[in-house]
Amino acid sequence: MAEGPYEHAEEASSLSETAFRNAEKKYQLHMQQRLKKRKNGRVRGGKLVAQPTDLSDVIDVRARGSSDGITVHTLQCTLPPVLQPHWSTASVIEQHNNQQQQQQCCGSSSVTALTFQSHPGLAVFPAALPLQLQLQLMRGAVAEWPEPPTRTNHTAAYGMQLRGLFDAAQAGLSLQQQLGVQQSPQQQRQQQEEQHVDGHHHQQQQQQQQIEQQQQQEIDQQQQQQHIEQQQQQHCQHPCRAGSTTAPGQCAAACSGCSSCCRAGSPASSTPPTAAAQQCGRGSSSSTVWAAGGSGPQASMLLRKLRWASLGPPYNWTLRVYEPHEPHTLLPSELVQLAEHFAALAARACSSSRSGSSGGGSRDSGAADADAAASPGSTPAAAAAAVFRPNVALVNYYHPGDTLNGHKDDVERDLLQPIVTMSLGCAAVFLMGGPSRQQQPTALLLRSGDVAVLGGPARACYHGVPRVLGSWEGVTNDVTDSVSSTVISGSSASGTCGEVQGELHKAVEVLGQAEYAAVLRHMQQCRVNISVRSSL
Ligand SMILES: O=C(O)CCC(=O)C(=O)O
Ligand SMILES: [Fe+2]
Repeated sequence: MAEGPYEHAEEASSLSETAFRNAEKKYQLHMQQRLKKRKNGRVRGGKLVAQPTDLSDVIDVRARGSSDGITVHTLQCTLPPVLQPHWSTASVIEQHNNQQQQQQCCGSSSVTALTFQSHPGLAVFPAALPLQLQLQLMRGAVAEWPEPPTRTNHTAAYGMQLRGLFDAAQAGLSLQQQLGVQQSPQQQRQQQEEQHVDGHHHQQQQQQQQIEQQQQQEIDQQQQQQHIEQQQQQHCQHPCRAGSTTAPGQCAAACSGCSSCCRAGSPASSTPPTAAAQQCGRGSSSSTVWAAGGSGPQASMLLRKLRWASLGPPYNWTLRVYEPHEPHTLLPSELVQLAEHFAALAARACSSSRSGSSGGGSRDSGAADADAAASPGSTPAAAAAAVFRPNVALVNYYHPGDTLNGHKDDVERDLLQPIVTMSLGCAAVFLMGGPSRQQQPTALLLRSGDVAVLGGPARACYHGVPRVLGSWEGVTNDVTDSVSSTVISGSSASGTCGEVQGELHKAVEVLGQAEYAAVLRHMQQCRVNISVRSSL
């Protein structure tokens, strides 16, 4: 049963026929085997096909005005540095954001927030993360942060040995041999429990997996070829930025002459591509665990099986505690800034909802964020007491068809402090319920770049992800939709999201880093949710 930052095991009976469970079933991916009739009249199982899902009740937070218990707020705010345009394509991005999100102007901006009468304390910020920031966070989440000493679901089996996993996957490498850490019986138990937890709250669709495996093999081959070509063309893509995400555009400059760079002193052209990939253990000078044709598991498979990473003091799923004395890196500063910023805005949106400026929407003209990013939806006294100091984050990795079962996050010490979650990559149906599973949840469609804050009463409510949507499932998605035409095929922008495609194309071009292209390709089949919290 789901544990972890998630609420302790609930009785199995409560899982059966509750409003929450019924909603989960409604949105989960159901596969059915098409039956084939042979000439001899016998019926044989054929292809697995996805059953259509009725998503008509799912609220598209990007297409919603104030109505029926939903209030749309326009909040004036000062942008933290991480949200300010900082590359040479800033004007392109800014233009897009102004049109799409009415955001970003010289460090001050207006942001849209949605609050919900039936879910006090919940605030959703549609399209709140500019595209370049999404790219930066995606790269952090898939390629940088899961590196040792960060604890992930692979740590129990591989200890600190899985360095450079993302690069190794791009290069089509495998582990040289079946690496394993010597585990004490207690560690073995912990690993089993973690797998059990994964298996429960974050389930992969078996059938969907088979389909994806075929797709993945094709993608792997394509990526391997591209990686080799890129290695030949480029100077190092991995300057010394272990533990923190380099701002897009700064990478190449930081790299020249950098002595701790993984390929420093070895001009790309003189390094055989596969050997170069092997050297590229992020943050490591001696990553030699990968090999072309190694006898251990393929890196692409291990990357696909990456389910969670615990940033900041790592989380112990068995003991249900954060372990500040275990090895870890600090929570990346961009996550701290973003979480504080959106928690403060959520507190304002929720308090203006409470004070009754709902109905036709509300406009908050306060120019600065509240310094005390108190838990939205909480009382003023509680708000004053609760200064939000985020120090941990859980990164969840999903693939289309995966689910995160309904749960409450109740492990953190101070539940007055909100959780700020950011969605990247594939779209998902997010269910927001009430304090009991009996309460009818609201289904929200979250896309890449959307931010949700669970504070106040919502902090103690059930929520979950019954469905992650594949890019083929008809939900438009700025980032991942653009990938195929701009990054993979290199064609020019066209069609309904041509503007965004053009922007993304430009962004990737200016970044000049093939690494982003690889990250974007990966995110076509992946959803990442970063939930930032305070464990203090
Ligand atoms: O993936 C999401 O949107 C929610 C994640 C979540 O609830 C959690 O990590 O506790
Ligand atoms: Fe959660």
